[in-house]
Amino acid sequence: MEDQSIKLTDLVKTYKRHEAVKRLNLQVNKGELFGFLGPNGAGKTTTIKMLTGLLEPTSGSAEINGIDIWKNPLKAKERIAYVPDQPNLYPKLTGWDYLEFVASVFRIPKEQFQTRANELLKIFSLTDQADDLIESYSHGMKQKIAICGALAHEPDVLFMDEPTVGLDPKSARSLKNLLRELCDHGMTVFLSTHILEIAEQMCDRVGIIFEGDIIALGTMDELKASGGHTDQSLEDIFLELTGGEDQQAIISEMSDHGDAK
Ligand SMILES: Nc1ncnc2c1ncn2[C@@H]1O[C@H](COP(=O)(O)OP(=O)(O)OP(=O)(O)O)[C@@H](O)[C@H]1O
Repeated sequence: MEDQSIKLTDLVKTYKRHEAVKRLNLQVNKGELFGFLGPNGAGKTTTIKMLTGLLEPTSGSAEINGIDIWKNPLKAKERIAYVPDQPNLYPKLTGWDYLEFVASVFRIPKEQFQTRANELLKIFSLTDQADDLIESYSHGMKQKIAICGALAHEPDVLFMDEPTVGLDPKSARSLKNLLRELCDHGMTVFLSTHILEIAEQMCDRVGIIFEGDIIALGTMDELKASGGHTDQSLEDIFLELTGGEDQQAIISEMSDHGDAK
Protein backbone atom coordinates (compact mmCIF):
# COMPACT_ATOMS: atom_id res chain seq x y z
CA MET A 1 0.00 0.00 0.00
CA GLU A 2 1.39 3.38 -0.96
CA ASP A 3 0.74 5.15 2.35
CA GLN A 4 3.05 2.78 4.22
CA SER A 5 6.10 4.75 5.29
CA ILE A 6 7.88 2.03 7.21
CA LYS A 7 7.58 -1.67 6.61
CA LEU A 8 9.43 -4.40 8.49
CA THR A 9 9.12 -7.92 7.09
CA ASP A 10 10.42 -10.87 9.11
CA LEU A 11 13.21 -8.65 10.42
CA VAL A 12 15.75 -10.57 12.50
CA LYS A 13 18.99 -9.61 14.24
CA THR A 14 21.15 -12.20 15.89
CA TYR A 15 24.27 -11.21 17.82
CA LYS A 16 26.43 -14.34 17.91
CA ARG A 17 23.84 -16.76 19.27
CA HIS A 18 21.56 -14.23 20.92
CA GLU A 19 18.46 -13.41 18.87
CA ALA A 20 17.95 -9.76 19.88
CA VAL A 21 15.15 -9.14 17.35
CA LYS A 22 12.92 -12.01 16.32
CA ARG A 23 11.06 -11.88 13.00
CA LEU A 24 9.43 -8.50 13.41
CA ASN A 25 6.55 -7.65 11.10
CA LEU A 26 5.21 -4.13 11.36
CA GLN A 27 3.87 -1.34 9.19
CA VAL A 28 3.70 2.32 10.06
CA ASN A 29 1.59 4.58 7.89
CA LYS A 30 2.42 8.00 6.50
CA GLY A 31 1.62 10.72 9.03
CA GLU A 32 1.60 8.35 11.98
CA LEU A 33 3.38 9.09 15.25
CA PHE A 34 4.41 5.64 16.36
CA GLY A 35 5.80 4.85 19.80
CA PHE A 36 8.10 1.86 20.23
CA LEU A 37 8.21 0.79 23.86
CA GLY A 38 9.98 -1.95 25.71
CA PRO A 39 12.06 -2.64 28.79
CA ASN A 40 15.86 -2.38 28.78
CA GLY A 41 17.42 -4.79 26.35
CA ALA A 42 14.15 -5.56 24.54
CA GLY A 43 15.57 -4.74 21.10
CA LYS A 44 14.43 -1.17 20.44
CA THR A 45 17.78 0.35 19.46
CA THR A 46 18.72 -2.74 17.47
CA THR A 47 15.49 -2.39 15.49
CA ILE A 48 15.91 1.36 14.91
CA LYS A 49 19.50 0.84 13.76
CA MET A 50 18.35 -1.75 11.22
CA LEU A 51 15.64 0.63 9.98
CA THR A 52 18.09 3.50 9.55
CA GLY A 53 20.76 1.52 7.73
CA LEU A 54 23.26 1.45 10.60
CA LEU A 55 23.07 -2.24 11.48
CA GLU A 56 22.65 -4.96 8.90
CA PRO A 57 19.76 -7.33 9.60
CA THR A 58 20.57 -11.01 9.90
CA SER A 59 17.53 -11.64 7.70
CA GLY A 60 14.30 -10.00 6.61
CA SER A 61 13.78 -6.56 5.15
CA ALA A 62 13.18 -2.95 6.19
CA GLU A 63 11.55 -0.56 3.74
CA ILE A 64 11.12 3.20 3.82
CA ASN A 65 8.47 4.49 1.41
CA GLY A 66 8.69 1.15 -0.39
CA ILE A 67 12.51 1.34 -0.75
CA ASP A 68 14.60 -1.38 0.89
CA ILE A 69 17.13 0.50 3.01
CA TRP A 70 19.69 -2.27 2.67
CA LYS A 71 19.31 -2.74 -1.10
CA ASN A 72 19.03 0.93 -2.01
CA PRO A 73 20.56 2.77 0.95
CA LEU A 74 21.24 6.17 -0.59
CA LYS A 75 17.75 6.57 -1.96
CA ALA A 76 16.14 5.49 1.30
CA LYS A 77 18.46 7.59 3.49
CA GLU A 78 17.62 10.76 1.54
CA ARG A 79 14.14 10.50 2.98
CA ILE A 80 14.91 9.75 6.63
CA ALA A 81 16.50 11.34 9.67
CA TYR A 82 17.68 9.71 12.87
CA VAL A 83 18.23 11.29 16.27
CA PRO A 84 20.01 8.77 18.51
CA ASP A 85 19.82 9.02 22.30
CA GLN A 86 23.47 10.14 22.38
CA PRO A 87 23.86 12.32 19.29
CA ASN A 88 27.29 12.23 17.70
CA LEU A 89 28.00 15.86 16.88
CA TYR A 90 31.12 17.77 15.83
CA PRO A 91 32.28 19.65 18.94
CA LYS A 92 34.46 22.12 17.03
CA LEU A 93 31.56 23.36 14.87
CA THR A 94 29.12 25.99 15.98
CA GLY A 95 25.44 25.05 16.04
CA TRP A 96 24.89 27.06 12.86
CA ASP A 97 27.90 25.45 11.11
CA TYR A 98 26.52 22.05 11.99
CA LEU A 99 23.15 22.89 10.44
CA GLU A 100 24.92 24.25 7.34
CA PHE A 101 26.89 21.02 7.14
CA VAL A 102 23.67 18.98 7.24
CA ALA A 103 22.18 21.27 4.57
CA SER A 104 25.17 20.66 2.31
CA VAL A 105 24.91 16.88 2.71
CA PHE A 106 21.25 16.98 1.74
CA ARG A 107 21.82 19.72 -0.90
CA ILE A 108 19.20 22.03 0.56
CA PRO A 109 19.03 25.36 -1.34
CA LYS A 110 20.62 28.14 0.75
CA GLU A 111 17.54 30.35 1.24
CA GLN A 112 15.32 27.42 2.08
CA PHE A 113 17.90 26.21 4.59
CA GLN A 114 18.28 29.60 6.27
CA THR A 115 14.55 30.07 6.77
CA ARG A 116 14.12 26.54 8.07
CA ALA A 117 17.18 26.65 10.35
CA ASN A 118 16.12 29.95 11.90
CA GLU A 119 12.62 28.63 12.56
CA LEU A 120 13.96 25.48 14.21
CA LEU A 121 16.49 27.35 16.34
CA LYS A 122 13.72 29.65 17.53
CA ILE A 123 11.39 26.77 18.42
CA PHE A 124 14.13 25.23 20.58
CA SER A 125 15.35 28.53 22.09
CA LEU A 126 18.81 28.10 20.55
CA THR A 127 18.95 31.27 18.43
CA ASP A 128 21.29 33.07 20.82
CA GLN A 129 23.68 30.10 21.04
CA ALA A 130 23.77 29.32 17.31
CA ASP A 131 27.25 30.84 16.94
CA ASP A 132 28.73 29.06 19.96
CA LEU A 133 30.81 25.91 19.61
CA ILE A 134 28.87 22.69 20.17
CA GLU A 135 31.47 21.64 22.74
CA SER A 136 30.14 24.43 24.98
CA TYR A 137 26.56 23.11 24.76
CA SER A 138 24.83 21.28 27.60
CA HIS A 139 23.50 17.76 26.98
CA GLY A 140 20.00 19.10 26.33
CA MET A 141 21.29 21.75 23.92
CA LYS A 142 23.20 19.09 22.00
CA GLN A 143 20.04 17.04 21.83
CA LYS A 144 18.13 20.03 20.50
CA ILE A 145 20.68 20.95 17.82
CA ALA A 146 20.66 17.29 16.72
CA ILE A 147 16.87 17.50 16.38
CA CYS A 148 17.18 20.75 14.40
CA GLY A 149 19.70 19.01 12.12
CA ALA A 150 17.40 16.04 11.66
CA LEU A 151 14.46 18.23 10.71
CA ALA A 152 16.43 20.65 8.50
CA HIS A 153 15.99 18.59 5.35
CA GLU A 154 12.29 17.94 5.97
CA PRO A 155 12.51 14.14 6.12
CA ASP A 156 9.54 11.94 5.28
CA VAL A 157 10.36 9.67 8.21
CA LEU A 158 11.98 10.66 11.49
CA PHE A 159 13.45 8.06 13.84
CA MET A 160 14.18 9.09 17.41
CA ASP A 161 15.65 7.19 20.32
CA GLU A 162 14.44 8.57 23.67
CA PRO A 163 13.81 12.03 22.22
CA THR A 164 12.79 13.89 25.36
CA VAL A 165 15.49 12.58 27.71
CA GLY A 166 17.67 15.55 28.67
CA LEU A 167 15.17 18.17 27.52
CA ASP A 168 13.70 20.68 29.95
CA PRO A 169 9.89 20.76 30.18
CA LYS A 170 9.55 23.71 27.81
CA SER A 171 11.71 22.10 25.14
CA ALA A 172 9.96 18.75 25.62
CA ARG A 173 6.62 20.48 25.10
CA SER A 174 7.93 22.30 22.00
CA LEU A 175 9.15 19.00 20.60
CA LYS A 176 5.83 17.27 21.27
CA ASN A 177 3.88 20.08 19.59
CA LEU A 178 6.25 20.22 16.65
CA LEU A 179 6.16 16.46 16.04
CA ARG A 180 2.39 16.46 16.19
CA GLU A 181 2.19 19.28 13.67
CA LEU A 182 4.74 17.70 11.33
CA CYS A 183 2.87 14.39 11.45
CA ASP A 184 -0.40 16.18 10.71
CA HIS A 185 1.37 17.48 7.59
CA GLY A 186 2.43 13.99 6.52
CA MET A 187 5.76 13.25 8.22
CA THR A 188 6.02 9.88 9.93
CA VAL A 189 7.69 9.53 13.33
CA PHE A 190 9.02 6.33 14.85
CA LEU A 191 10.20 6.97 18.38
CA SER A 192 11.41 4.76 21.15
CA THR A 193 10.80 5.82 24.71
CA HIS A 194 10.80 4.57 28.26
CA ILE A 195 8.58 7.46 29.28
CA LEU A 196 5.17 5.88 29.01
CA GLU A 197 3.36 9.15 29.63
CA ILE A 198 4.92 10.55 26.47
CA ALA A 199 3.77 7.60 24.44
CA GLU A 200 0.32 7.83 25.96
CA GLN A 201 -0.03 11.55 25.26
CA MET A 202 1.65 11.81 21.88
CA CYS A 203 1.49 8.61 19.92
CA ASP A 204 -1.22 7.56 17.50
CA ARG A 205 -0.20 3.95 17.96
CA VAL A 206 2.26 2.08 20.13
CA GLY A 207 4.05 -1.21 19.83
CA ILE A 208 5.51 -2.97 22.86
CA ILE A 209 8.61 -5.06 22.21
CA PHE A 210 9.74 -7.64 24.73
CA GLU A 211 12.67 -10.02 24.29
CA GLY A 212 12.78 -9.21 20.59
CA ASP A 213 9.09 -9.82 19.86
CA ILE A 214 6.23 -7.34 19.43
CA ILE A 215 3.81 -8.44 22.12
CA ALA A 216 1.22 -5.66 21.81
CA LEU A 217 0.34 -3.25 19.04
CA GLY A 218 -2.42 -0.71 18.60
CA THR A 219 -3.90 2.60 19.63
CA MET A 220 -4.15 3.30 23.35
CA ASP A 221 -7.86 2.43 23.22
CA GLU A 222 -7.13 -0.84 21.45
CA LEU A 223 -4.48 -1.82 23.98
CA LYS A 224 -6.79 -1.02 26.88
CA ALA A 225 -9.65 -2.95 25.27
CA SER A 226 -7.43 -5.99 24.64
CA GLY A 227 -6.61 -6.15 28.35
CA GLY A 228 -10.29 -5.85 29.19
CA HIS A 229 -9.64 -2.93 31.57
CA THR A 230 -10.48 0.39 29.98
CA ASP A 231 -9.32 2.28 33.08
CA GLN A 232 -5.74 0.91 32.82
CA SER A 233 -2.89 3.30 32.13
CA LEU A 234 -0.21 2.47 29.59
CA GLU A 235 2.10 1.83 32.55
CA ASP A 236 -0.28 -0.83 33.91
CA ILE A 237 -0.52 -2.49 30.50
CA PHE A 238 3.25 -2.30 29.98
CA LEU A 239 4.06 -3.81 33.39
CA GLU A 240 1.48 -6.53 32.98
CA LEU A 241 2.82 -7.55 29.57
CA THR A 242 6.53 -7.31 30.33
CA GLY A 243 6.43 -8.94 33.74
CA GLY A 244 7.37 -5.76 35.62
CA GLU A 245 4.59 -6.46 38.10
CA ASP A 246 6.43 -9.56 39.36
CA GLN A 247 9.49 -7.42 40.00
CA GLN A 248 7.33 -4.89 41.83
CA ALA A 249 6.06 -7.69 44.09
CA ILE A 250 9.65 -8.77 44.88
CA ILE A 251 10.62 -5.15 45.66
CA SER A 252 7.62 -4.79 48.01
CA GLU A 253 8.50 -8.09 49.68
CA MET A 254 12.13 -7.00 50.16
CA SER A 255 11.05 -3.72 51.70
CA ASP A 256 8.61 -5.59 53.98
CA HIS A 257 11.54 -7.76 55.17
CA GLY A 258 13.53 -4.58 55.76
CA ASP A 259 10.68 -3.18 57.88
CA ALA A 260 10.56 -6.35 59.94
CA LYS A 261 14.19 -5.97 61.10
N1 LIG B 1 26.65 -5.08 19.74
C1 LIG B 1 26.02 -6.01 20.45
N2 LIG B 1 26.57 -7.24 20.65
C2 LIG B 1 25.93 -8.20 21.34
N3 LIG B 1 24.70 -8.05 21.90
C3 LIG B 1 24.12 -6.87 21.75
C4 LIG B 1 24.74 -5.78 21.02
N4 LIG B 1 23.87 -4.73 21.04
C5 LIG B 1 22.79 -5.12 21.74
N5 LIG B 1 22.92 -6.39 22.16
C6 LIG B 1 21.94 -7.16 22.92
O1 LIG B 1 20.72 -7.17 22.17
C7 LIG B 1 19.61 -7.02 23.04
C8 LIG B 1 18.80 -5.80 22.62
O2 LIG B 1 19.57 -4.64 22.84
P1 LIG B 1 19.03 -3.17 22.44
O3 LIG B 1 20.15 -2.21 22.68
O4 LIG B 1 18.44 -3.21 21.10
O5 LIG B 1 17.87 -2.96 23.53
P2 LIG B 1 16.99 -1.69 23.88
O6 LIG B 1 15.58 -2.13 23.87
O7 LIG B 1 17.36 -0.55 23.00
O8 LIG B 1 17.44 -1.42 25.38
P3 LIG B 1 17.56 -0.05 26.25
O9 LIG B 1 16.17 0.36 26.56
O10 LIG B 1 18.28 -0.51 27.47
O11 LIG B 1 18.34 0.95 25.44
C9 LIG B 1 20.17 -6.94 24.47
O12 LIG B 1 20.11 -8.23 25.03
C10 LIG B 1 21.61 -6.52 24.25
O13 LIG B 1 22.45 -7.05 25.26
